[in-house]
Amino acid sequence: MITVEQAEQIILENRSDLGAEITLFDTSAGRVLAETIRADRDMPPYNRVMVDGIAIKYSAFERGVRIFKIKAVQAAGAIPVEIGGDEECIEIMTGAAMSKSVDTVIRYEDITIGEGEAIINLATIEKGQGLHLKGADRKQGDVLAVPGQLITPAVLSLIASVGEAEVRVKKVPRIVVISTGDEVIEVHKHPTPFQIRRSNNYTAQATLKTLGYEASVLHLPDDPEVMRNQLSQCFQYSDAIILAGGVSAGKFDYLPQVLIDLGVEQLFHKVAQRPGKPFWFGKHCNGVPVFAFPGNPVAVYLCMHRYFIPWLYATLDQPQPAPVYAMLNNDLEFKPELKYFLQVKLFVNQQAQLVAEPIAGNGSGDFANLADANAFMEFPADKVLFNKGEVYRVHLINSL
Ligand SMILES: Nc1nc2c(c(=O)[nH]1)N[C@H]1C(S)=C(S)[C@@H](COP(=O)(O)OP(=O)(O)OC[C@H]3O[C@@H](n4cnc5c(N)ncnc54)[C@H](O)[C@@H]3O)O[C@H]1N2
Ligand code: MOO
Ligand SMILES: [Mg+2]
Repeated sequence: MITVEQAEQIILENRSDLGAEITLFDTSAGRVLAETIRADRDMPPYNRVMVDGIAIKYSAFERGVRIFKIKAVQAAGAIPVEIGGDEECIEIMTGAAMSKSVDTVIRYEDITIGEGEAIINLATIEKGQGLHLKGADRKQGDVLAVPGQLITPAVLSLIASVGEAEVRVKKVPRIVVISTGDEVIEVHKHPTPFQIRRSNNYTAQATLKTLGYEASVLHLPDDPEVMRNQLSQCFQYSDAIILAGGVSAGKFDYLPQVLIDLGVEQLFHKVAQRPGKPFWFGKHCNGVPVFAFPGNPVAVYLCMHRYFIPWLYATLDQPQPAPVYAMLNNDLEFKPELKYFLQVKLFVNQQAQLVAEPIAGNGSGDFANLADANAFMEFPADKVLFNKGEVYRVHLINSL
C-alpha cells in the first residue's frame, strides 16, 4: 500500500497537457491564463488628474500667487490645455490628462471660484499634489500577469485595459463523474428500504462547480458488461474520469478489472489513509486519467479535495495553493497506521490563530456531519496520539 504523499506524486506526474485556446476577454473570468499580459502603455498612460479642481504651476504658488485666472475648463478625455502664463490655471476634472505647463492640482474644496478666477484658500500645498504620474504604477512592456495565473476580476481588468479583446487561456478538462452501485437510485425516485438515493456524483460535480469547472454526471449499475460499454464511450469524450464506488473487496466491486479490461493501466490501488483506503488510480492508453474513489461519501469528498483538485491545478499549470495549517482543539487517538483525515470546523481565536474543532461522526459513511465541517485535518500515519495545541495541515472544504 502506498502513502498519501506517494499517491499525490503519482497523480501530479500524470497531469494532462490539454493545450490552450482563445477566448473573448469578457468571458475569461475563472479561466487560467496561457499567455503573458504586458502593459501596452505606461500605467497610467498620462499624468492623470486625481481630483476635480484647478491645475496650476507650483512655482507661481511658491512665489505667493493665490488668485489664478481660469483659462479653460478641461474634461477627462479632452486634449490637454496649456496655460498662457504662470498666473493662469485650468479647471480640470478627475481622469483628465494634464498638460506639461502645469504640475499641481488643488481640489474644489480648497478654492473659491469667482468671476473667471480661482482663489486658493490654503497656506501650503505640495508640488505635484492631486496628480497620478505617467508610468508610476507600471512601465510600458512590464509584465502584469503570467501564464498559470487565474483570471480573477482584477486580472480581467488588466487584460481589458491593455486592449486584449481576445485572450489565450488553458483549455479546461472535460470531466465526467460516475457513481456506481445497484443500491443507488435516482434522486427523484422513491427508495425501497434497502436502497439509497445517489449523492456522491452530485457532490463531486458541485465541488468542481464551486471552483468554476463543469462536469457531467453518469451512473453505472454493478454490471461489468454495462460498465465496459458505457465507460469505453466515456474515454472518447472525456479528459478526466472520476468514479465513485465499486473499488473495494466486495463480490460486486468490478471496477478495477473492468478498467484494466478497457486498457487503463493501474498506477495504484489502495492508499494508507482513512477515509478512502481502496482508492484506485490509473491512466487509459489514450492518456485519460481515471480517479476511482471508494464509494463512501466522506471518502469521495476527501479524495476530490486531496487528489483531484491538485491534479486539476497541475493540469492547468496553476501553482498549487500554499498549504494551510491549524491548531487542534482537542486530544484524540487514531491507532491504525494510516494517514487520518478528520472533518473539522475551523475558527480564528482571539490570538488570531486558526483553530480546528474535530466534528465527531460515524466514519466515512456519515455524510450528515460533512455539512457542519469546513476542512479536513490531516494527521500523520506514524502517530497514535494527537494533542490539543498541536498544529497539522488542513484542507478547506465547503467554501463558496
Ligand atoms: N473487506 C473489505 N471491505 C471493505 C474494505 C476493505 O478494505 N475490505 N474497505 C472499506 C472501505 S474503507 C470503503 S471506503 C468502502 C469502499 O467501497 P467501494 O468503493 O467498493 O464502494 P461501494 O461498495 O460501491 O459503496 C460503499 C458505500 O458507499 C455508498 N455509495 C456508493 N455510491 C454512492 C452514491 N452515489 N451516493 C451515496 N452513497 C453511495 C454505498 O451505498 C455503500 O454504502 O468499502 C469498505 N469495505
Ligand atoms: O476508505 Mo473508507 O475508510 O470507509 O472511506
Ligand atoms: Mg464495495
